[in-house]
Amino acid sequence: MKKDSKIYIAGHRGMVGSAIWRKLSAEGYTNLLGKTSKELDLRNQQAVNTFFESEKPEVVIDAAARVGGILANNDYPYQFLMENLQIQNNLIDFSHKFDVEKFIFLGSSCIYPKHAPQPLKEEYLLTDSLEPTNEWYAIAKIAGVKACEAIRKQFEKDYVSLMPTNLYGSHDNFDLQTSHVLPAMIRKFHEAKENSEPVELWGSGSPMREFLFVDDLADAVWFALENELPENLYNVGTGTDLTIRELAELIQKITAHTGEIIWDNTKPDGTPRKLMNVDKLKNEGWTASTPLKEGIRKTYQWFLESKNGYKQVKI
Ligand SMILES: NC(=O)C1=CN([C@@H]2O[C@H](COP(=O)(O)OP(=O)(O)OC[C@H]3O[C@@H](n4cnc5c(N)ncnc54)[C@H](OP(=O)(O)O)[C@@H]3O)[C@@H](O)[C@H]2O)C=CC1
Ligand SMILES: C[C@H]1O[C@H](OP(=O)(O)OP(=O)(O)OC[C@H]2O[C@@H](n3cnc4c(=O)[nH]c(N)nc43)[C@H](O)[C@@H]2O)[C@@H](O)[C@@H](O)C1=O
Repeated sequence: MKKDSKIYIAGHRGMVGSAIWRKLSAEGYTNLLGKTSKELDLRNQQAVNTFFESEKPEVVIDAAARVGGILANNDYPYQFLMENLQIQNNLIDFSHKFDVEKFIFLGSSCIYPKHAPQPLKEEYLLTDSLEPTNEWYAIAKIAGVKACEAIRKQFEKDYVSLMPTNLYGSHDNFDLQTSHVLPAMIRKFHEAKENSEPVELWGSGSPMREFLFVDDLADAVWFALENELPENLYNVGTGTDLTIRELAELIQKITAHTGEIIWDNTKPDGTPRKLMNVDKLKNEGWTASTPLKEGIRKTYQWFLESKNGYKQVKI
C-alpha cells in the first residue's frame, strides 16, 4: 500500500475510527479522508454516490455504524438492523462501483450463534440461531460479511471482513443507557467512589466476555491494510476472557472504589460466552499486545483527562 493512497476511514470520529486514524497517521499515511455524519449521512444513497464520484478513494475502511451495548441493541432493533444495513450497503456498493481496490469491513463477534462451541471459529458462522438481544445488529453485520465475500468471489477484489470482539479504549461511549459494559463500569465506579456509594450493574455477573483494546484493533486493521489476506473473514481478539463479575472487581480496584456491588437481575445477561478463536489471523502474523489491566488503566486515565467531555450517544 502506498503511503499517499487515498484512504477513506468511515466513522473516523468514533472510538474505532479515531484509533485507526491515529495508527495510520503514525505509520506515515498522508492522504486520509474522513467525514462526520453531519457532513455525509452514510444512510443516504445519493449523498454517498456523490461523495465517491468526487473523492474517488482507493481504500475504504468501514468503521461507521449504529453501535451500542446490550440494552440499546435490545430496545432499538429497527435502528440497529436498518441503519447498519443502509450504511454498509452504500459503502460496499459504491466502493465496488467506483473501483475501490481494498475494502475493510468491521463486524462483531455477535455474528456467531449463541450456543456455538467455544472458542468461536470463523467457520461457525450461520450454523445455528443468534443471541436474541442483538440478532438485529448481528444480521446486518452478517449481510456485510457476505456482501464483501460475494465481491471477493465474483470480482476477485481484496474486500475483507474483520470480526472484533468487545472493544474498549479512548473515545468510547460513556452513556449509561447505550454504552457497552466496560465504559459503563469505569464511569459508574468512578462516580460512586467519593462517598463509597454502591454500584448497580446489570444481569447476574456470570456471562463471560473477551475485551480488546481499541488501539490493538487499529493495529490489526493496519496489518490487514498492508497485507493481502487470503480469506474473507478473520476474528480479532485476545483469545482470553473473564466473567463480568471478575471484570467488575478489576475495574473497582483500578478506580479505587470501595463500596458494594449490586447486581440488577431484571437486566439481560445476553450471550453466556463469546470467546474468539484467533488462530486464523495469528497464522497470518498478527496478535494483540495490550494486557487487559494496562488497557483499562489507559482508558480510565483518558476518561479522567477528558473532564466529563467524554461522548454520550443518545438514540
Ligand atoms: N465498540 C465495540 O465494542 C465494538 C465495535 N465494533 C465495530 O466497530 C465499528 C466502530 O464502532 P465504534 O467506534 O465503537 O462506534 P462509535 O459509536 O464510537 O463510532 C461510530 C461512528 O460511526 C459514525 N456513524 C454512525 N452513523 C452514521 C451515519 N448515518 N452516517 C455517517 N457516519 C455515521 C459516527 O460518526 P459521527 O461521530 O460523525 O456521528 C461515529 O463516529 C462498528 O462497525 C462496530 O460494529 C465491533 C465490535 C465491538
Ligand atoms: C460488542 C457487543 O456488545 C453487545 O453485546 P454484549 O457483550 O452483551 O454487551 P455489553 O457490553 O453491553 O454487556 C456485556 C455484559 O455486561 C453486563 N453488564 C453489567 N453491567 C452493565 C452495565 O452497566 N452496562 C452494560 N452495557 N452492560 C453491563 C451485561 O448485562 C452483559 O451481560 C451487543 O449488543 C453486540 O452488539 C456486540 O457486538
